[in-house]
Parts: sequence; C-alpha cells; structure tokens
Amino acid sequence: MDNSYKIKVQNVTKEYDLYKSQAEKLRAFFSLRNSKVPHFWSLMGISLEVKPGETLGLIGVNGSGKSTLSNIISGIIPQTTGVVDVKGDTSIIAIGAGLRGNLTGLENIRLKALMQGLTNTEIDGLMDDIVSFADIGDFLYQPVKSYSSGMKSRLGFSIAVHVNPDILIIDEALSVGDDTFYQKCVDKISEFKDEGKTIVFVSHSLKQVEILCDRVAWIHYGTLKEIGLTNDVVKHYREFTKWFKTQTKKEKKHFQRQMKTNQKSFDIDAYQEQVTAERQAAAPNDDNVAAAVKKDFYGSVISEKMSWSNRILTLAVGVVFVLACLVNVSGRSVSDVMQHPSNLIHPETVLHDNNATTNVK
Ligand SMILES: Nc1ncnc2c1ncn2[C@@H]1O[C@H](COP(=O)(O)OP(=O)(O)OP(=O)(O)O)[C@@H](O)[C@H]1O
Repeated sequence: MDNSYKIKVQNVTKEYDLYKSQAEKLRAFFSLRNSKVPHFWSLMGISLEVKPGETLGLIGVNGSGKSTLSNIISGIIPQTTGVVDVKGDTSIIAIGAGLRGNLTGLENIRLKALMQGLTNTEIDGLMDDIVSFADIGDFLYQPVKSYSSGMKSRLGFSIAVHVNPDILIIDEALSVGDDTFYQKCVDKISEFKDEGKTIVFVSHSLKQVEILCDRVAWIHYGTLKEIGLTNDVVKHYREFTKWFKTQTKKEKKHFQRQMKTNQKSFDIDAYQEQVTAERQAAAPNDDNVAAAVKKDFYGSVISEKMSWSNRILTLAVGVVFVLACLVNVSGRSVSDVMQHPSNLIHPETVLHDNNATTNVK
C-alpha cells in the first residue's frame, strides 16, 4: 500500500447543470433529446496529495471551489471525473454539515456518531464531553433548525472532534464562533496535529491558515493555482488580493465574468486529451496511456446522468407500469385487454361474449 499520502485527488473535476427549476431538471433527466442546459465547471482538473499527519489549508476567493473540493474529499458529493483516494475515516466540520434540522442537538449527536461507526455504548461514554465542548445549554433539546450559525458550528465541531476520525476536514467552521470558542477549537485542532492526524482546513482567514497549516493549496476559479509551503502560497495570494483591490469596480466585474466564462466553456474532452498527451510524453513507449487516463477519469465515478439505454428502459418500465394500473382499474383480464385494447379507454363498458357492449351503472 502506498503510504506516502492520506488523501490523493487526481484530475478531479465537478460539473453542475444550471437548471432553472426542479421541473426542468426532471424533464431533462427523462428527455431523449440533448437539452441545452448551461453547464458550470466548479472544478476544472485538480490534482493534489495530503500527506499523513499534515494540515493542508485551502484558500481562494469566494466561489473558487474550496467547499466543492472538501465535500468531494469527504464523500458528501461525487466528482464528475478523476480519482479521489482517502485512506481512513473522515469527519467534516462545516457550518451545520450533516446536521438534520428537524432533530434536536442530542439526537443529531447520536445520529452523526452512529453514522461514523460508533456503538450506542461508545456514544453514551462520549456524550458528556461532546455536550460540554459544544456548550449550547438548553438548545441541545431544541431542533437544530432553530440554531444560529454559531451554535450549529459549535455542535458540529464538538461532534466531529470527539468521534475520533483519522482525517478532519474543517470548512469555515471557525469563522462564526466567538473568541473563547475559537480558542477552544484551535487548541483542539493543535491536539489533533500533535496526535499526527491529517487535517484539511478551509478558511478565508489567512491568519488562521498561517497558524495551523503546514502547506496550502490556492484554489482559483476551479483550478489549482499553487500548492506549497504556507508562507509562500499565502504571500502570493495576498499579492493577488492586493492587486485585485487596486482594480476599478468595472475591471473587477470584467475579471470575474471572464473567470466564470472560462468555467462555463471548459471542455472535459480537451482536458482528457491534454492529460493523455502529458502522460504519453512522460512514457513514450507505453501503449496503454489513453486507456489508463480514461480509467482514471471515469473508472471510479458514478454517472449522474442517465445513459440512452437506461432512459429507454426507464421509459418502457414506466409505460408497462401505467398499462398495468389501467388494466387493474378496468377490472378486466390482461388477455381481454390485449384482445380489445379500446376497453381500457372505455372502462365503463363491459364486453359480453357475443361482443355486444352495455353500460355499467
Ligand atoms: N449545487 C450547485 N449548483 C450549481 N453551482 C454550484 C453548486 N454548488 C456550488 N456551485 C458553484 O460552484 C462554485 C464553487 O463553489 P464553492 O462553494 O465550492 O466555492 P468556495 O470557494 O467554497 O466559496 P466560498 O469561499 O464563498 O465558500 C461557485 O461558483 C458556486 O456557485
């Protein structure tokens, strides 16, 4: 087993279809025509590794893809292409991540801990520590939907650090708490670091990143702009934000629009060809490069789109189901309906042996 990394992300992309409504999404799902829904590539080919015991920071402007990447690593959402190899149990702390709004704080603690593989006895043993770290008082007995973002973060953080995961993914969870809670969290994260656990830390606070992270990945509008030692990457990112601030309002808008246009027009096939060409150049005598790249891109992903054969099959099953319901409602036998299909449309009439029909009252 390759122990050089704890998390490996290779050629990862994430595509979103920008449907205007759920109805439009459902129509497109069953449509036999290629629908003209605009696409948006939240990630356009990210490759990176997180070493065992390392704390990797993810930084970048709003909407650059940090949460998308951390959610893919946590297994909350699937990637569109690429390999994601995570060695160990992950626990994600984002504001309210995985908390069920209709359940109380206490119920959420039990649910999340059970989902993490703990037994009820283990949870009972941890309950006091989780409750005391979260420190949200009687709100524990209230549904989580009534919590402030700070309270959700407290509860989420407390559960995540107490279920003892191998890998901790912290997404902006420290930005909403007060100073005392913030310090408690930083101490807990430092404890985790000392225990040699692996951490992915998503934050807009460069100060927090500088305190906690060994290395940093700068995600820039869906691409990995830079990865390296914290001081170097943070310095370059600060230079970028400083430059951005010197731009006029119009120039800023133009820059952002340009970046978003790139993300809408990203060509996944061209990217696959580019990766194939790069790997072929590195291994000119290898005849299997194209097949290996195809496997890396699509081998471990579940398509979110229905193939043509599946669409036709689903449609056929749907038609058979509707027919079966009609036959049932008509009160006739299948063979009767097959001989006289029009009986399905006129269920109020009953067929006699001599083929004469009468109305049923
Ligand atoms: N479900 C979705 N459907 C369509 N677009 C989405 C969806 N989720 C995220 N996006 C888009 O993907 C891009 C990346 O979003 P993401 O939340 O990962 O960015 P981020 O870097 O975490 O931003 P922030 O710092 O503001 O939290 C954004 O442009 C966002 O609008």
